[in-house]
Amino acid sequence: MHSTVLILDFGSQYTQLIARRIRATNVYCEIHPFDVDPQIIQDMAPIGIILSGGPASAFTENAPRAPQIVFELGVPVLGICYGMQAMADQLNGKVANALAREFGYAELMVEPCRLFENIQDRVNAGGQKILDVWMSHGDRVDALPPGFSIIAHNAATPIAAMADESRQFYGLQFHPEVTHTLQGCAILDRFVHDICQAGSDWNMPNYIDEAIGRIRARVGNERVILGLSGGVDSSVAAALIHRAIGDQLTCVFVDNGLLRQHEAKQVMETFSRNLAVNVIHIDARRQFLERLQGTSDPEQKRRIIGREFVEIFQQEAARIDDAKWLAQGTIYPDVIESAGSKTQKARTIKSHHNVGGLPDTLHLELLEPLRELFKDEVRELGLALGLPRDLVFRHPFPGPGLGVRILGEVKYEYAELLRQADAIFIEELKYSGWYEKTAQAFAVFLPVKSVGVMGDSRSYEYVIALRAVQTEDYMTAHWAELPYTLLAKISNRIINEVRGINRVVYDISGKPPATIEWE
Ligand SMILES: Nc1ncnc2c1ncn2[C@@H]1O[C@H](COP(=O)(O)OP(=O)(O)OP(=O)(O)O)[C@@H](O)[C@H]1O
Ligand SMILES: O=c1[nH]c(=O)c2[nH+]cn([C@@H]3O[C@H](COP(=O)(O)O)[C@@H](O)[C@H]3O)c2[nH]1
Ligand SMILES: NC(=O)CC[C@H](N)C(=O)O
Ligand SMILES: [Mg+2]
Repeated sequence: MHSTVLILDFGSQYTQLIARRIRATNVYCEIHPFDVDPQIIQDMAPIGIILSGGPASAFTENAPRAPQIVFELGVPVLGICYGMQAMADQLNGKVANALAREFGYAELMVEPCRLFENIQDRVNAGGQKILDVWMSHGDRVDALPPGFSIIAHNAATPIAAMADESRQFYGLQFHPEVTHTLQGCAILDRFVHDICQAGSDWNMPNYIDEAIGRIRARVGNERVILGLSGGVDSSVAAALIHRAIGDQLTCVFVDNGLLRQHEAKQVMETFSRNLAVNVIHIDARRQFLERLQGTSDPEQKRRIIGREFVEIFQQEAARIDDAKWLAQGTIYPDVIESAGSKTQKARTIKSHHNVGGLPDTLHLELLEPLRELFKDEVRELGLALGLPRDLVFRHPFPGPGLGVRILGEVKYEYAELLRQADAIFIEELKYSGWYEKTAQAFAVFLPVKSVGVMGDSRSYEYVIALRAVQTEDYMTAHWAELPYTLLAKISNRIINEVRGINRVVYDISGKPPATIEWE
C-alpha cells in the first residue's frame, strides 16, 4: 500500500534509530534481520534498501552477508558502517582492520555526488566541502569494489564513503542516524526522497483512516475485547479500535493490587466517562496477592502475574457473548525484539510480561493495530485521536506493575508504602518540570530495615530507592541528573509523610549494566 524502504539489521545498536529517522521523513520502512528469506524481500518490492551497522568484521569467515538479491533488484542500496563493509566485501572490494580506529567525532572531506548534493556543514579555506560526522568502527574498506568511487575521506579513513552512481549503491562508514552527525537526517532524507524517489505517504491522518478501514474489514460485526492497562499503548489501541467499531469493543481493566496510587479510579474515569468506551473493571487485588504469597524470585513472580492476567481475560472472554477477538497494544519494537535473527540468539534477561503466550483454549484471534508503530508514533496517534496529553505522555509502566518494584516477596503493606512514596516522587517531578525531562521515573521498595532517629527516638524502618532515567529506546539508559535540591525535597517529604520509611536512596546505575526496573 505504501512504498516501503527495507532495512536489513546486522545487529547495530542503532538500527531502530535508522527506521525512526526514515519514518520521520514520512516514508514507511520495515526492519528485517539480515538473513531474512529472499522471497520476503522480493514480495515486499522495496523502493530502496538500507544495510545497518553491526559488530561483526566483514572479512571473517562466518561474517553475516546481505542476501544476493539486495544487489540484483535494481533499487538503490545504502550501506551504513558494517553495511558498507559488507557491501564492499560482497561486490569484490576489500575490507581490513583499520590502522586507526575511530570512535566519536570525525571531520570528512566530501566529493560532489548525488547523495551529498546540497548537503554540507561548512567549507574549509581551500573551498573543500566538510561534513561533521560520528564514527564507531575498527575496520574499514581498503579497496573499492569495481564501479565505485570515493565520495568522502579523512586521514584515518581514506574511503569514508563510496558510491556507484550508475547502480545507485552508496556506502557510509559514519552513522547518519545519530544526532551527532549534524547532516545525518538530511542525508537519509536525500537517500529516500531523491535517490529512492519515495513519496511522503506515511503520516498520522492517513494512518488513522487506513487503520480504521483495516479494523472494520477484519472484524466485521464481531465483538472484540482488549486488556486495558491505562498505559500509552493499550489506551491508544483502545481509542483507535473504538473509533473503528464503537460498542463492539469492550475493554477489560484489571486491578491486580499492583497499580499506582489512584490509578484504577483515573483509568476508569478517563475511559468510561470522558471517552465513552465500554470498560469492565475487574477487582482482582486479593487474587493476585494470594497467588504471589511466599514467592520472592523475580522470574517466578512475573510468571505468576502473567498467568493470572491470562486467566482473567479468559473468564471475561467467555462472559462477553461471542467475543472472537483479543486486541493488544503490541508496538513495533515488541515485534522486532521478539523476531530477531535466525542466527543470533539473544539471552533472556527478564521475561517481559505481555498477554503473549496465550493458551490455545482461549480461541481468540489477535487484533494488534499498532504493530507497525514506534512509541513516538503511537503518541502522535493518541493525540490525533483526542486522548488527553497527560495520558499520552505518561511514562511507561510495566505489566507486572509494583510486583517488580517491591523486591522479593510482595505484601499488601509494602505495596501501600510504595504507592505513597511513588506518588510523592512523581508529584514533585511534575511540579518541578522534570517529569517531561525523564523517560521513566519511579520508586522501588526495599524490604530491608535501617536505623534512624526521628523526634529523639530510634526508628527501624524500610528503605525507598528512587529511579529516574533518560533514554530514547529503553534498551540503554542514563540515570537522570536530578538537582540535589529536588532530591532533598523528595527525600524529606517521603520520610516525613510515609510512616514506615526512614531512608531514601537514589539509584545512579546506568543500563547496561543495571536494567531500568530492579527486577
Ligand atoms: N492492569 C491491566 N489490566 C488489563 N490489561 C493489562 C494490565 N496491565 C497490562 N495489561 C496488558 O498488557 C499489555 C502490555 O503492557 P505494557 O505495559 O507493555 O503496555 P501499556 O501498558 O499499554 O503501555 P505502556 O508501555 O505505556 O505502559 C497492555 O497493552 C495490556 O493489554
Ligand atoms: O510491559 C512490560 N512488561 C514487563 O514485564 C516489563 N519489564 C520491564 N518493562 C519495561 O521495559 C523497559 C525496559 O526495562 P528493563 O530495563 O527493566 O528491562 C522499562 O520501560 C520497563 O518499565 C516491562 N514492560
Ligand atoms: N558500527 C559498526 O557497524 C562497526 C562495523 C565493524 N564491526 C567495525 O568495527 O568496523
Ligand atoms: Mg504498561
